[in-house]
Amino acid sequence: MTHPALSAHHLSAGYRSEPVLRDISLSVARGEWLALIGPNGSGKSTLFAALTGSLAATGGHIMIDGKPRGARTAREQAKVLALLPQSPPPPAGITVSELVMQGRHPHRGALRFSEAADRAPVAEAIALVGLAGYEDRYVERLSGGERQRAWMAMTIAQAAPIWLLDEPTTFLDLGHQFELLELIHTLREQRGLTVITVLHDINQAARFADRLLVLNHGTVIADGAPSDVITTELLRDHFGVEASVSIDDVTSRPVCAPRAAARSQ
Ligand SMILES: Nc1ncnc2c1ncn2[C@@H]1O[C@H](COP(=O)(O)OP(=O)(O)OP(=O)(O)O)[C@@H](O)[C@H]1O
Repeated sequence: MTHPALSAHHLSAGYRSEPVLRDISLSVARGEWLALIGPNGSGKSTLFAALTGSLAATGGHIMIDGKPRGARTAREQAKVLALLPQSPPPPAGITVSELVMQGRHPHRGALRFSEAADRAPVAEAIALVGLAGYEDRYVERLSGGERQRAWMAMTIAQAAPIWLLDEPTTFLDLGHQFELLELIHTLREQRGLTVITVLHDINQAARFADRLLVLNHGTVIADGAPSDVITTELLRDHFGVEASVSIDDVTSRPVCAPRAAARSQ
């Protein structure tokens, strides 16, 4: 039996004495795309922090590619799991190719001979996100959307089989949002990646992910196929909007059309 790419069992975590995640269990199969959705402050980024180990869990346990989280060194973990955080601070004084090269660190030996071997995956990642020609531009001088694509190229260059992407479409215009989501979809198929994304746009989450996991107040509200999860009740009760939900003729995925903020009782 193959083990899941990533799972969490009765996970709890928080900040100092403030509990945020309560008894979260989830399992993500290899090759699956899971989208985490939930209102602001529901615990999505905190869950990513607990899954990657940047925040210590206060209870439960996490398995990453068949091993308990923490059983690998940071470098070994980075070969298996890549995290694109939400709006990372722009690094000063480095170029796009230097930033993307940082994605190759887990694969480097102690000697720097391997840098030549890293040039091809770096160039490929830059081209995939549409930044060919920007290699020598300073990251801090890029537009928000260009910079976000540079971070995405760094994640691609890391060549890990499991991706955690926290709002990867931030700063992108609508066309670039879809280009990026389609790129993730294609790379997942070509490379057998497991993808977990935080997405605020519920329609994009429902369009691209195999499964949606809804968080609110640090607990799992729903976990299932987009057509089972996205309902007018869920949108009213947990996202605070009155919306209609229909099935798109072309994609056969649910689409919601929000009309107004839901009035609280
Ligand atoms: N470093 C921190 N210290 C203390 N509390 C924090 C910290 N980071 C987040 N929190 C709190 O934890 C809760 C969950 O935050 P988190 O960032 O995980 O939510 P989120 O679902 O990712 O939200 P958003 O959609 O707004 O990005 C919030 O109440 C937030 O204020």
